[in-house]
Amino acid sequence: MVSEQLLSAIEGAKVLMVGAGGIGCELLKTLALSGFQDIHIIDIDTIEISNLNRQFLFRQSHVGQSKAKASTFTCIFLVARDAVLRFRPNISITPYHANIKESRFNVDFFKEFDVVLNGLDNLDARRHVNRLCLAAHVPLVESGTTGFLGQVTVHLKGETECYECHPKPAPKTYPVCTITSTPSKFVHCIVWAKELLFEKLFGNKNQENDLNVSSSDASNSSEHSEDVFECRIDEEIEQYGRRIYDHVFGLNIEVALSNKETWKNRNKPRPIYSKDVLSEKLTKQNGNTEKVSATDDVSAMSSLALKNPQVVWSLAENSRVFLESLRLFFLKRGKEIGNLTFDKDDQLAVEFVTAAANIRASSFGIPLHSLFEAKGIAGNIVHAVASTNAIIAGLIVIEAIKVLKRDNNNYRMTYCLEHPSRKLLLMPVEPYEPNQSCYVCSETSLSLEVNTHRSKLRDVVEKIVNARLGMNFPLLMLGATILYEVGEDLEEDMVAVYAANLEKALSELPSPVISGTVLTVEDLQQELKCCINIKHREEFDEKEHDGMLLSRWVEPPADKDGNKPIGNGESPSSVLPTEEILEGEKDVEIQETSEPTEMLQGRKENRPMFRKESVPIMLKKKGRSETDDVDLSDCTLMALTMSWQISAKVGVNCDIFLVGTVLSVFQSFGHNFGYGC
Ligand SMILES: Nc1ncnc2c1ncn2[C@@H]1O[C@H](COP(=O)(O)OP(=O)(O)OP(=O)(O)O)[C@@H](O)[C@H]1O
Ligand SMILES: [Zn+2]
Repeated sequence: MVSEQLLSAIEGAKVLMVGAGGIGCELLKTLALSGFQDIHIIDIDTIEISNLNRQFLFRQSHVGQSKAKASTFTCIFLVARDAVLRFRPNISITPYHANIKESRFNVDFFKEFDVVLNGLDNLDARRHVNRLCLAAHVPLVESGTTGFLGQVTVHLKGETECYECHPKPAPKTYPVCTITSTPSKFVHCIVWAKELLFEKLFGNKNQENDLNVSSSDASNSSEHSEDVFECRIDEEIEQYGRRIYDHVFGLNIEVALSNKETWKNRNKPRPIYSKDVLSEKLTKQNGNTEKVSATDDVSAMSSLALKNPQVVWSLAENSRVFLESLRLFFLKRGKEIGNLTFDKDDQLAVEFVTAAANIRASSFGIPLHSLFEAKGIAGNIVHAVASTNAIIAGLIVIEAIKVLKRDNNNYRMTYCLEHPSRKLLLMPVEPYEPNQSCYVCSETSLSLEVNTHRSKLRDVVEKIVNARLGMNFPLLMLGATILYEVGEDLEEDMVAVYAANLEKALSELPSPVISGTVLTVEDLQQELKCCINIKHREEFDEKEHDGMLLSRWVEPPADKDGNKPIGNGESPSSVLPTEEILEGEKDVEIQETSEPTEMLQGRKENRPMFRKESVPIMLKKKGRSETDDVDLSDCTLMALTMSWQISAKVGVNCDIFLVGTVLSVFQSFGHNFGYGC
């Protein structure tokens, strides 16, 4: 039974939920059912059709509406309906259709809450919330799912590790030559189609692109002086499409074949020309412009009457889709050309990428894939499992309740496994202690190796401060001099000074940033400050380090007189201590992916991924067992979350389902749950 004291803690709690997607919908419902009465929801997005299969608070009529608002209204409606039979609700849900990174959601805003619950899908927003929670001293319950896998972690300043205590491994990448010349897997063809060809045709043509597909035509002198990817004056779009087709699948392959060394131990690819696959006439029959009127649902599949996305198209069908989607982009979406980047929710883009990847795959003897499969790989999609989201939401609420009870001996990071491990499907682990060298929660200094004569302040701001440290409103200082600042109310002359500073080499700044100096970097919104010890380095392996190397700073040992070297600009680089590299650290239990990987990994950019092998590595916080039993009510709560979902969908009273679900959960998992069900 829930004690009066606990009930009043739950009822009196003010909760912030960030993200109203797959986990968020489940979470909102579970919070409402558990008696939480003051819930605030922030979500940046609007509802898409693809959300409806699992984000059960949304209906067809909600497509295009704010997720935060729609989930609020449906939840209140469902709670009210359920309450007629069960209890009188007194729930307040406050939606914000907004980005959590907006300046109004500052530390003071976070301080209003007793606990923050994340249901996000990207690293950037997660890091931001982590910092705000640390600054506001508000507990954070963090979560993520991917297919059958998921995890819930608890973060309390000073007590447990923060979300950033362990850097996430770098996303999986592929060697350039594999993508451009020697693909051996379908994913290589997808990367080529999506990041090279799509970008080249429809994206920003001026951007640096190492993998230049337009210059391999060395053998064809007539094409030397022009950009093959430009549509020629008076060239019909059908002709243009065929020319691109012949260039990338025919000529480029022939050029590649001329390098005999490459193919000594590999299967040679086969050049494919459009005339060999499609008759000249077919291009004319290719698609039907009249059929396509609205730009909203422009689709090569519908214009070619290809209905089933799960069927693998033949080479001829792929070739038609390729030409038709290219034609539709130029004909119907001409205004967007030059600014497009691949988006898995853009049907025409998915069609183009699927077709291009399949034609390339065919050339290299790689099995072809359906649009459905190709979309999964291109969009990094692992198909979401609604029950995983429901279980994770239940676990979030269980941890949130422990946080409210200040039951800090029982906080758990819980991993949802796909297959039983040690007879467990839910693996609870004691939270780690804060990492003493985490620059986010432990005030650790950083070290930056950089060529101070060549690198500009802009490089440091963009590549280090924004990209690596994840700061939004940074302030960079050397001693008492402000070198750069971002803010909404800056004086005009200061903006000009900072703009000029950005273009200066570090050593040429008004206060020179040289070896041995210490740069202070601060984000006023996140209330995060860290010191970066600068070390001049003449040469870099540019590809590897992007001209800069950021590391943890390890305090040098004091000399025998107890003096510690290095103050701001006092000593040369030679005395700088050894460093520990920030990236790619070991024992990271959550993996972030942002690139397509071999399997259908990472359903979303930067989606956290459970890494099973790390589970046994457990740093015990207070020497307790990692599989302590948890109150039976925890299991009931999870079962309740699922049953309510079903009842909400089918429109019957949840109690009937509750009994059934509790029983089925018990029967199907028995003792396999880590919890003592
Ligand atoms: N910076 C942010 N501020 C507010 N909400 C965010 C932010 N970043 C992501 N979100 C929200 O987090 C939610 C994550 O939910 P989920 O992972 O289910 O993604 P989805 O976009 O709904 O689904 P899918 O990616 O599978 O199509 C989304 O609704 C998204 O809008
Ligand atoms: Zn930390």
